[in-house]
Amino acid sequence: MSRSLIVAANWKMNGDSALIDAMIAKLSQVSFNDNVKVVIAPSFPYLDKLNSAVKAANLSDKISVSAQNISEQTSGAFTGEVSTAMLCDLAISHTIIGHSERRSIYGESDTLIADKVAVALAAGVTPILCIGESEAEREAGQTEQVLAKQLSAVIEKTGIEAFANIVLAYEPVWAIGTGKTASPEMAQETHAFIRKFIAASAQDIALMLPILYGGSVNQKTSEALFAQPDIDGGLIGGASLKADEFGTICQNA
Ligand SMILES: O=C(CO)COP(=O)(O)O
Repeated sequence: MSRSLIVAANWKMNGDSALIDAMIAKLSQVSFNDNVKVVIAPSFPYLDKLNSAVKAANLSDKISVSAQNISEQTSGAFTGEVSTAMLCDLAISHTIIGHSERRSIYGESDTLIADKVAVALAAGVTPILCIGESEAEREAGQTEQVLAKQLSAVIEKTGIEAFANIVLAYEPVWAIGTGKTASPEMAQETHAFIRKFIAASAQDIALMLPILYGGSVNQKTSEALFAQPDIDGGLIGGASLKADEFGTICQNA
């Protein structure tokens, strides 16, 4: 069995009802390759609307809807937080966890992120776990060390078997929103390291693990990146806010 290609949209704190309508209209016209799956992550208030629009357009077999974050708590007095039970109640299948913006702006630690992954898995929600190094860390030759540390925190909490139900996204922090995409070769090298790291504990799981690349992916760069053997699709920010461009990326995947 080969791995599917996942084209995921992270709208971050952008997008509105009009973007949902435009995106569904566009993706209804795309003829997807059989092995391509699309995931769209809008902000919390739009999850249900997007999920209903996907269903109404008969796109549920192609498009899944994802949250961008979840609480590590299951319920209770945590003002402003959203639980996995709430995602399940709305039939939301995925959640991004550990995006570098959550790590750097909101101070989310490796431990907190590992707790979130565990809570998502326990609820049957698929985590899209983001990992990535900063520019300074890459320049200091610490990329592999940083990624290993981020992965190890999750493995310690959930066990390696959990990676059978996780989607990984490698997002070098220096490439996010900067227009500086990693070259396909550089991204491939890092993805191969990540797969090897997981394979050291679980060969079969590593072979089936989807590893997405994120960081300034657009309609010009996506094809060469997705053609790399260890790159199983992308997690796309800015270019996923334009229905036409995102549609082209999905079409060419
Ligand atoms: O952070 C990202 C996706 O999660 C990438 O964002 P950009 O595609 O805007 O660089």
